[in-house]
Amino acid sequence: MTTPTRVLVLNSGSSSVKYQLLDMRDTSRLAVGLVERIGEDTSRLKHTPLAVEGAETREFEGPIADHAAALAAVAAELAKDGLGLDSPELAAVGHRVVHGGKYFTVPTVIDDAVLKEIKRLIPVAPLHNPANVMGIEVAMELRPDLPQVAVFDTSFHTTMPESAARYAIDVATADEHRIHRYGFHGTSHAYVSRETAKLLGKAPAEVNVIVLHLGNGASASAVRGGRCVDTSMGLTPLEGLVMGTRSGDIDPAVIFHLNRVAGMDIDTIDALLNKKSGMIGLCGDNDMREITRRMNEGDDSARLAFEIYVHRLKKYIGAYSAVLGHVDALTFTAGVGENSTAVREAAVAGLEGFGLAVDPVLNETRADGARLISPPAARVAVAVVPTDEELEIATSAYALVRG
Ligand SMILES: Nc1ncnc2c1ncn2[C@@H]1O[C@H](COP(=O)(O)OP(=O)(O)O)[C@@H](O)[C@H]1O
Ligand SMILES: CC(=O)OP(=O)(O)O
Ligand SMILES: [Mg+2]
Repeated sequence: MTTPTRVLVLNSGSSSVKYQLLDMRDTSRLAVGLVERIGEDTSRLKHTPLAVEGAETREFEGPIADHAAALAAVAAELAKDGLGLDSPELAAVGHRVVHGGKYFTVPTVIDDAVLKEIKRLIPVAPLHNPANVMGIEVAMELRPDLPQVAVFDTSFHTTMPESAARYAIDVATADEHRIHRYGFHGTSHAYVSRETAKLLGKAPAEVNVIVLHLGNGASASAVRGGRCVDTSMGLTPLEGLVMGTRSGDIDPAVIFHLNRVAGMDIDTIDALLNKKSGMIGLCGDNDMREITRRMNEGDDSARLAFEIYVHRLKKYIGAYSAVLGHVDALTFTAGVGENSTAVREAAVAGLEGFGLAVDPVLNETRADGARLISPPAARVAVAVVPTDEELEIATSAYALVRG
């Protein structure tokens, strides 16, 4: 029998599943797809079997109740193309797991004890770890013999020094309850910072990079010589930048006030800050395309939301410039970072004193792949680097199972 060389990657988000089937001999994609709006009546599955000659993208719309149902639908689509989970060519399933706490510093083969720990971390990643667990359980049920590998969002950030990773709260309380800054999107920050070094023609050890991962969830990281030294998310993916539906940084006393004065209970406040804040809370939309369209039509609330978003970004760019001391590159990635020329332009505007500038023509030029958008003479490179969490997860999972 030939050695299996394929890896199925499941990237389960709070309301979506992105998946890819890769052949690791050349990292080519055999199938890619997405299930969106899980839990709503208008869930959508989009599946593209790239390995099947002449096959076209298939799309379905209709209610998909939860991540287990979504994964069953994905498995069925893959099976239609002869790429199902029963394939002997599968070497592993790689799972994005958002919270790995302090324990998981590297990709890990999932057994009962690992799964138990991922479940124990649900309270600190309530939007994400439950979805990750469902993905793991469905895949395990379909192929109990296959290695299931967890690749953690938190791993890349475990190199942060204590000065960045600790909150200034009572040490005994923090230690007893493991209250610590963990950071997320680490797979993306790792991949994108390495690709940025490549774009500059240097080794990762030679460059200091600020990465802005701006998707629905958003985070910034300061990467010195390939190692993360600070990141904007903390105990949970709520801290830091303004996001699609999350507030990012606030005075923690807002929570006391909402409880004591506004009479909200803690679960209501949790939902308010995680699901009804950020851009959706500020202007009713969380899609940057819609926000910029409204802004260009003169909508004041969309403009203010955009300005708050950009103001927070600037603060982190300044902070991480100071943390790093010397910055070689500022890199934009993920849905907003890769696509929104308006956000990139506004985030860097006025930062000439930091050596930062964006060339308007390069910024507007649409292109696949990593590219520079700063003027040739700029002191700090500004880059757009498409993230590829799925490739990074597949590479890690395959390396682990191949030994
Ligand atoms: N062409 C575009 N212009 C501006 N923003 C975009 C564009 N395409 C996608 N986005 C933004 O990217 C977001 C999704 O980013 P993504 O990295 O896929 O997020 P997630 O992984 O958290 O689901 C969308 O909500 C939208 O705001
Ligand atoms: C950790 C996190 O915020 O992830 P996402 O951006 O996928 O929601
Ligand atoms: Mg994402």
